[in-house]
Amino acid sequence: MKNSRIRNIRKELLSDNWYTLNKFTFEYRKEDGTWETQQREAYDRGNGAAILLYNKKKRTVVLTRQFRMPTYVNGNEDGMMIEVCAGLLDGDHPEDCIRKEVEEETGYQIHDVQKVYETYMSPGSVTEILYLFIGAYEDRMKVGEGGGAEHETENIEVLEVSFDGALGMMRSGEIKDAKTMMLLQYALISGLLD
Ligand SMILES: Nc1nc2c(ncn2[C@@H]2O[C@H](COP(=O)(O)OP(=O)(O)O[C@H]3O[C@H](CO)[C@@H](O)[C@H](O)[C@@H]3O)[C@@H](O)[C@H]2O)c(=O)[nH]1
Ligand SMILES: [Mg+2]
Repeated sequence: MKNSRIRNIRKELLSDNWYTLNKFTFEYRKEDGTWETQQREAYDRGNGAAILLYNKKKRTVVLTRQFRMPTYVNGNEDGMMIEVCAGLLDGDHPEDCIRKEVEEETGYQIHDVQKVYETYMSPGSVTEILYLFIGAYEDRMKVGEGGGAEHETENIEVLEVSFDGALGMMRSGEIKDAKTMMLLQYALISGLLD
C-alpha cells in the first residue's frame, strides 16, 4: 500500500463477529496541499469469485437462487436473489475456489475456467475484490445435486435457463445482482453464446 496522499492511518476494530468491520482514521492531502483528517469504515469479508456457467450448444446458462438477508431488509420483497454461482475465497486461489464452489452449489464438475474481470464491487465500504470467470458446462459434468454446503445452511436452488431468458430477466429487473449482470453483459458483448 503506497499513496503519498494519505498518512497517519489508524485502525479501530468495530466488529469481528462473522466478518470484520474496521474504522480507519487518516490524514488526506487535498489538491491545494493541505491535510485534512478523514474517517472511513471498511467491511472486510475477504475476496470472492463468481462464474457464468454456459453451454453454447444448448444456448443455456446455469444460475442459482437463494435468500439474501441484506436485500430483504432493503426493498427486495421476498429476499430471493438470482445470481451466478459465487463464493468466498477462504484462502484459496480464485480458480480453485470457483471450481469447488461450482460443484458445491450447482453439482457440476467443470474443467476449464477463464477469468474475464476483477472488480471492487462496493469500493466505498467493502474491501472485497471479486474475480469474475466464465466456464463451459455440459450435462455429463453433473455429478451431484448442488444446493450448497449443508453446514452453511445455504439452501441454493439451481436454475438452468436459456441465455435469452436470462437476458430478459435482467432487463425486467428480476435479476438485480451486479456480478450476474456484468457476466451476462460480458457474454452478450463478446458473443460467447453465438
Ligand atoms: N452465521 C453466519 N453465516 C454467514 C454470514 N455471512 C455469510 N454466512 C455464510 O457463509 C456462506 C458463504 O457462502 P459463499 O458461497 O462462500 O459466499 P457467498 O455468500 O455466495 O458470496 C459470494 O457472493 C457474494 C455476493 O454477491 C460476493 O460478495 C462474494 O464475493 C461471493 O462471490 C453463506 O452462504 C452463509 O451460509 C453471517 O453473517 N453469519
Ligand atoms: Mg455462494
